[in-house]
Amino acid sequence: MESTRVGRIRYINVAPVYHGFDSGQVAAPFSFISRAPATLNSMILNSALDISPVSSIAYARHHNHLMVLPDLSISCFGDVMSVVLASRFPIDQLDGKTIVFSSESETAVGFLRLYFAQKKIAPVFVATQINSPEDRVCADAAGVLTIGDLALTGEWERRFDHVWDIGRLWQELAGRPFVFGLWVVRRAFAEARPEVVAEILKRFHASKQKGLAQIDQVIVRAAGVTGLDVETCRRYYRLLQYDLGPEQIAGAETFFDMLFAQGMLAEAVRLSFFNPSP
Ligand SMILES: C=C(O[C@@H]1C=C(C(=O)O)C=C[C@H]1O)C(=O)O
Repeated sequence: MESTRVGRIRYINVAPVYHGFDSGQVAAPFSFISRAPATLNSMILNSALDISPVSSIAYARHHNHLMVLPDLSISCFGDVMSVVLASRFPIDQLDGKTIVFSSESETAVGFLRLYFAQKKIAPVFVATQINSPEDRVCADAAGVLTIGDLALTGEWERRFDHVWDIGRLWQELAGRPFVFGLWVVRRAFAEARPEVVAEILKRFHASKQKGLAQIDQVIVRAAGVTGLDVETCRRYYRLLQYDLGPEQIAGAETFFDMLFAQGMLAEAVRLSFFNPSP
């Protein structure tokens, strides 16, 4: 277990899931590697990680190499706050205009491409490293898609006439939860070391349980890290869901089906789970 390389998204969105580990209540005798989602996606596909949260769309694209860990996800049903499209124009006037998107994201930008394709609107999408809402790239763009802490702290409403919450756009489209992230294990690692994966999964569930039970501690810590006020953080964690029950599974598979129907995914994908007690 000690040599297992475990990923972590470097945003406060996952803090409840890691709270048991962070607070020392659940032992973590393995190393955490904390990165943006898109980096974790490529690291696990390059075998630089064994277990990690990834963008749900990255799982869909590479499901042959990955297995989903049960009862863990980054989901919402309606607003999520930390995935936003800020725009200088109404949605139906973005045809031919430039939307810059954070190169840290894969799911949110995949959703946005799908959303505009369904509406037969064709913005020009450009991937960029966005460090601050004051970046030149943001000033020059018609629209900006950001995720994570920067989406939460950027005060996009002050800078743009229109701000849409991607969780809400999805809910209006599909009427289901949106699954932004999934925890996965490399299939080859799961086949070679199933007992290690089962043990680490058990600890993740215990760590998440501590986080949800002690959410006030998570909130205070997240406020300290981001500079957001405690009430905003409280509201944020009420919106996020970390379970992967029938509703989230249906939400993820509906998203994959829509991507497939739009020619944005090579095949129809179902979630294939690691079974901790075969
Ligand atoms: C809710 C969020 O969802 C995220 C968005 C992701 C993506 O767009 O690829 C991946 C994982 C999550 O970090 C967030 O970033 O806060």
